[in-house]
Parts: sequence; structure tokens; C-alpha cells
Amino acid sequence: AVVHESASAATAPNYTDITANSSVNSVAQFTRNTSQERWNHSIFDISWGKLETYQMLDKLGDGSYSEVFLGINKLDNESCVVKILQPVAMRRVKREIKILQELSGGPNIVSLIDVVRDNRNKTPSLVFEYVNNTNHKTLYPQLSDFDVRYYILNLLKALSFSHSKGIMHRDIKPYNVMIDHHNRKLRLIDWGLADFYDENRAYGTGVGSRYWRAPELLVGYDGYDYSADLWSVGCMLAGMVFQREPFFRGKHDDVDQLLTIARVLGTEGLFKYLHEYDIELDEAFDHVKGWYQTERWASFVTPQNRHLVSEDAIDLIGKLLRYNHKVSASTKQVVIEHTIQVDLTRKRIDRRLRKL
Ligand SMILES: Brc1nc2nc[nH]c2c(Br)c1Br
Repeated sequence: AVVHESASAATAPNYTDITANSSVNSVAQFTRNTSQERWNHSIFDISWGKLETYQMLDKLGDGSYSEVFLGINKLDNESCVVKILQPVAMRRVKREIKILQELSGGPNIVSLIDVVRDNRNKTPSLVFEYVNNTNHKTLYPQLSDFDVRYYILNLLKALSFSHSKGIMHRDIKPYNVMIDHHNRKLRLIDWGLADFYDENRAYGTGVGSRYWRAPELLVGYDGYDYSADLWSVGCMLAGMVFQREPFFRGKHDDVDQLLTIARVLGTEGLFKYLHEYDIELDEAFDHVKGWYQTERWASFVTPQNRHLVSEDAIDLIGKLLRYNHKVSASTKQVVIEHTIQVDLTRKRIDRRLRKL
């Protein structure tokens, strides 16, 4: 790999080499790389592509530690997405690349095409397949009952694969689920907060995005596992079925987010859960002593969302949105059950279409 690194550094006609254009510089660059790279052991096994292969076009969005652009590969004119990471993200980018490589080829996992580096500022960029995504605020109101089942099933397939590889995504939300509705293609993106699950490890609970964060994260329980992802899927499914996005919209902090959840799931279940896991709510939660009953899911049905509500949608929501993450079904179990529902629905639709 060292030879490879020096070879690419010496031969890659990037901006630094062209302007410097001196052997001393490329040797210095090699030396700097080796000493710097020795520290990032895993960067050794990356064969860096060339940033100038890609032409940046529109900016698509801002990630946690990155800017994301629509790009064109100049060699084959293929569209792509270039995620330029901030230098601070160096440590995390190794983990993100390792996870993307580990999940490469999995169902509905976004494909990492290339890893390039701007030799001027050492900032790495990740190049992904392009997905012609429609913003969820526009798309979700257009989805039929079957579409919602189909896309949730495909999201669960991506998660089931990731969990089977021992990887938690930890930031499931509509912004990280790219959907090309015309081609009925879904891709789970932004594995920047993902991590490998280890039952003996405690994890940071400040991960994810508030509206989709599981109760265990909100109360600071650091022994969480894959089921934190399933809570987030539950929030997405409830948001899509009841046409209320986000479904749990806390106002300003984790306490308020937990209150918003308790208004639906009830406080009885919350205090039972906290007691069971001996989780002490810090003093900030003291005013949570209000009392909320458990709402019936049917109470969220409106004339606008009635066409999306069904027994099995509510059944699946009930399975995913539970305080007690330890009793929530495993991802694989949920996928199997949900697959059956989707297939049955497809058969019902086919039968109806044949009668027309
Ligand atoms: Br990866 C990836 N990140 C994105 N951020 C905004 N749009 C994005 C798309 Br499309 C992809 Br693909």
C-alpha cells in the first residue's frame, strides 16, 4: 500500500503536483503521506481516485460534517454525488468508508463509487451513485397505501442487511432515505453516524436527529442496540401513514421530544420502562410528571390519510414504536412479517386489476 500510495502521489497529475512540478515536492508529499497515513492505518488500503475526474454541479445539501454536490464523471459522463468532508471528519470518514465497504452490494444500500482527495487540503471526498430523489415533503403526500408498504419494506431490507452485518445506522430519517419514485428505487444514505454494535460497549446517545431519536437515546441509556433504528423506521412509517411529518415533533430539546412521545404512547409505559431499566431521569425531566393516557392509533385517522391506514400498517407501527427497545421485534422478524403483508397487498391489487 505504501508503494501504491507513493505511486499514486507521484503519478497522479493533480493540482499540487502540476503547480509544484518538482521531484522534491512529490518526495516530500510521499514522506508527509507516509508519516500522516501511518497514523490512519485503514486509509492505507484505500486506492484514492482523482478529484478532477469529477465535475461538481449543483449543491444537493449539507451533511453533518460535509457538503454534498451533484457531480458528473468526466470519463463516462455518469451522474454521481460527491460528498466533500470537512477536515475535522477525518477520523469518522475512515469508519464511514469501512462501513460502506462492508455493506457494499447490500439491498438498497447506497453504492460508494470512489474515494478521492483534494491534495491541496487533504480533504477526502466520497463519490456515490446518483439517485434522482424527490424531497420527502413533496413525495410522501403523493404515495398510495401500497407505495408506503413497498418503500418501508425496502428500507427494512436495507436495515436488516446492515444489522445482520453488526452495523447500526443511527440516523434513520426521511432525509437519509433517497427515493427515485419513477424507478421505484430506494437507497439508504449517510452512514456517517453508523457504528459497529458490540453488546459490551456503551455508545454515545447524542446521535441521530431529534424527531426520529428512540426513547433510549433521549433518556441517555448508552446500552442501546439496533432497535434504535427500528424506532426511527416507526416514526417514518407513522409520518407516512398519518400524513404527519415528523410524527413526533418535539419543540426544543430531548425532554420535550420525550414528552411529545409520551403524549401518544402514554406516561404509564414510560415510567414502567424507566423503572425496568433503572434509568434515572436527570432533573431536567422533573416537570415530566404530567400524566398522559395511551392514545389509540385510530385517533390519528383523518379524511386526508384514511386511504393509507390499514390494520397491518397500524400493527407494524405498534411493533416499531415501543418504549422498551428490548421487546421490539428483531429487524429480520419485522421484515419477514412485513414482506408477507406487502405480497398479500400486491396479490389483492392484482386480483382487483384483473377484474377491471
Ligand atoms: Br449519498 C447522497 N447524498 C445526498 N444528499 C442529498 N442528496 C443526496 C443524494 Br441523491 C445522494 Br445519492
